[in-house]
Amino acid sequence: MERLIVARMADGGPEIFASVQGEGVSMGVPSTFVRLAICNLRCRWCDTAYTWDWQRFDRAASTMEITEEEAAASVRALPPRNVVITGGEPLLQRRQLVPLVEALRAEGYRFEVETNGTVGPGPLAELIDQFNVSPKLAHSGNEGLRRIAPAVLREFAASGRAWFKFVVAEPGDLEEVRAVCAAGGIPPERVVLMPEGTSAAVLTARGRWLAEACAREGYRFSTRLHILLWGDRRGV
Ligand SMILES: Nc1nc2[nH]cc(C(=O)O)c2c(=O)[nH]1
Ligand code: SF4
Ligand SMILES: [Mg+2]
Repeated sequence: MERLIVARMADGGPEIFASVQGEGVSMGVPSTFVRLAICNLRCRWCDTAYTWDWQRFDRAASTMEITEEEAAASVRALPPRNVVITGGEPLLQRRQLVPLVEALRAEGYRFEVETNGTVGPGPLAELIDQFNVSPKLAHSGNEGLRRIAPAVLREFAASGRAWFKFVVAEPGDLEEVRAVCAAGGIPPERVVLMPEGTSAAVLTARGRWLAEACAREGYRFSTRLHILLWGDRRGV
């Protein structure tokens, strides 16, 4: 029986919740989110640092281990049939995720994975319908860490199952987006640009010039719908 390290909610239960997909090409799709713990990067604006930052958060209070059966039961208890596995960096637990994904796929569930693009899909390559790959730009911090892995990006790009979602903070970031796309073999029609921000005011201000840049350059635009609707809260 595989065990998964997941984020823990204030009520003591795992962070598995129903909402609508708030980011990327399936924005608005009713989805059940499964938030795994642990990340290999350290983005300075990370909005889920409680899944990995044990300087700032108590590990025992912020995370928990559950079995694949417990995770499956939590997903089945909620209405959506689209499941978004996120984190942290969920592909650090790609091997442990296989039985959960296989069991639910056999029951008709569809799967998306949110990933930072530094870890390949491995045994999940054919089991996940959609990878939302979000390579991290220089403004994420991550000094000394490998935030861009060109071979991994190329593997995702070649899979035909990946979309590439860049978090953009200022107009100058677009130059870097182009460079990462060139390194990873990513075509513009698979790129989604999303403003960085955890408030409606920041998302609106940055979204305005970013959407105009998308219209010019042939990228898709995404806002962060769950932040606009509910603010920077957990479990939404
Ligand atoms: N509604 C909603 N949509 C999301 N899309 C990606 C999320 C994430 O945290 O990875 C997320 C999230 O936390 N909530
Ligand atoms: S890759 Fe994602 S989870 Fe990891 S630190 Fe960056 S924003 Fe946070
Ligand atoms: Mg989030």
